[in-house]
Amino acid sequence: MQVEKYLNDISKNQGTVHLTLIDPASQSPDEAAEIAFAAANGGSDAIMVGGSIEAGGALLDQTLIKIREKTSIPTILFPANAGGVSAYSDAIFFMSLLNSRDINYITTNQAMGAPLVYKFGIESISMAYLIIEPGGTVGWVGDAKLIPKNKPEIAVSYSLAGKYLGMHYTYLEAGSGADEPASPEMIKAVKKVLGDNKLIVGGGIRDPETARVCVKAGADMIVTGTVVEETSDVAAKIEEIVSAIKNE
Ligand SMILES: CC(C)=CCC/C(C)=C/CC/C(C)=C/CC/C(C)=C/COP(=O)(O)OP(=O)(O)O
Ligand SMILES: O=P(O)(O)OC[C@@H](O)CO
Ligand SMILES: [Mg+2]
Repeated sequence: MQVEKYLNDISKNQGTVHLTLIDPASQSPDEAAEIAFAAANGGSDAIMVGGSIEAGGALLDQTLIKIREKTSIPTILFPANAGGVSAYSDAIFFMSLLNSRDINYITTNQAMGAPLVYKFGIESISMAYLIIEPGGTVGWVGDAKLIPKNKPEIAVSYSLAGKYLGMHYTYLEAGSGADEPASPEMIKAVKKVLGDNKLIVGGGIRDPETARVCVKAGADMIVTGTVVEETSDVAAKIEEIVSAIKNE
């Protein structure tokens, strides 16, 4: 399956894409598969798999294997480093943390991971990954020079740089578990310059209203992670969020 085309088609036909993020370190592979199954039933379009800490090796492989046994929606790797590349995924967000101070997160992990992506034949989806305040664990691990939440023009500059470098997707990340996602002003300003390039927004989205505000401002895709880990009825929670963002 061409995952990028699949996502772009959903964006075009349904207005918005919903992505569920599963951290392999947060539960067993069987539990991850249960969550993915429920998320797909709730209307989520794809499962992102990754985490900033201990999210590689056998645990990552097993998590993907189990998820794929239980669901038919695509899996997309969301790697914290080259160790986050697995053969058992449909695609990978091949991202560069453009506002990192550390070259490892701008090009080195990409160079170390690229031969594995090639060898495994995973589809690569190019992405400019931008971390804004507060940034959370991923901001710390990625040594990001956090984009101030009230400075949309800085996010716009980085987004344009990513677009001109040829990246198809741009991800505005506030950090997992953030108190709030990127502001509507920032999302609007970034989407305006991105044009047809896809804008993903994540970090701190845990209710339908917050998701809807991001979409109204211009987000093409919404990521939710923590809320899925914290809910007992995953399908109902995802359905609530999905119905707030599709065909808005
Ligand atoms: C393309 C390749 C091979 C690597 C890219 C390497 C880059 C650019 C990493 C960016 C910095 C980083 C640490 C990203 C992690 C992304 C991620 C998986 C975040 C979500 O993790 P959660 O598990 O939700 O958050 P916590 O870790 O806070 O729990
Ligand atoms: O865990 P949450 O806050 O949903 O964030 C998801 C994602 O943006 C983290 O990379
Ligand atoms: Mg985590």
